[in-house]
Amino acid sequence: MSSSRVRENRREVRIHDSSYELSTDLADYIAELYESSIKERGTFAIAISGGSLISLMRELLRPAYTTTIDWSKWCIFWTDERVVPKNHVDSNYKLANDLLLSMLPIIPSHVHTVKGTLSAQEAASKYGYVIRQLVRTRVIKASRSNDCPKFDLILLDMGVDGHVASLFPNHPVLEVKSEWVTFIVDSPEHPPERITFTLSVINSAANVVVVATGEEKAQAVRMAIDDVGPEHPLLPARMVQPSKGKLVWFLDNEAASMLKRNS
Ligand SMILES: O=C(O)[C@H](O)[C@@H](O)[C@H](O)[C@H](O)COP(=O)(O)O
Repeated sequence: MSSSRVRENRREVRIHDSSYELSTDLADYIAELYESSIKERGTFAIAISGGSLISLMRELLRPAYTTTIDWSKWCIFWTDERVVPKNHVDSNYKLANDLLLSMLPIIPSHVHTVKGTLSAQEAASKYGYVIRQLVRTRVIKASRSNDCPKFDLILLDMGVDGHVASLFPNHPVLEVKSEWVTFIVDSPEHPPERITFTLSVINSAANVVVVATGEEKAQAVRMAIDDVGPEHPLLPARMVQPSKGKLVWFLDNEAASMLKRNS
């Protein structure tokens, strides 16, 4: 197995030779963060996204994890969701449930789904309310520096255009600071109506992971990590900068191919 790691302050970039290596390292890292959260406060509040991240997380289905992790301690959230019913082919919940969650003994009431049968605005407001209640009851930690939730781990899957969650480049949604969860009705990617965590919530997390694989993402990875490309000042992946937490990028060689340290 070969991989390289570069650490700077609270940011780390892990580059792997294959998606298999990436997914095993990702599963180990998630398990490590789970253990430290359990030790610290007895619960693990994790927010996941859609995309190929879910397939990469399937390494967690190996007995090394299924038998050692206490899944009843996991509380699952979505960083973003398409405004569709839970059984719809576009649902991020359905993707995660079909490929991962349904195979793990997670307590159903700990799986906090978005109400995709409401309007986008109502679904965002309702999800924000659910999160607010869980911060109050300490299922999710509260940030000390602002009143935001402090998720133990937020997992993001970066798109080719550099979007994360449903925060798209140069979209006004990037400016929303007053809400924890907001909505859009004009997503450049199908489907148009989505709810999403705001950057305030993402950047308040204790740990954030961004996953990107494939050559087609190399340019956005370069802009986000090497901080180049003034033509895209509002690149969401570059705006992921946890204020107190730790950020780890999980890349394969192809996605990392344009990084300065690789050239
Ligand atoms: O809500 C969405 O439209 C998707 O979930 C999307 O955000 C996805 O995560 C990225 O586009 C990366 O997708 P891939 O990992 O499949 O490239």
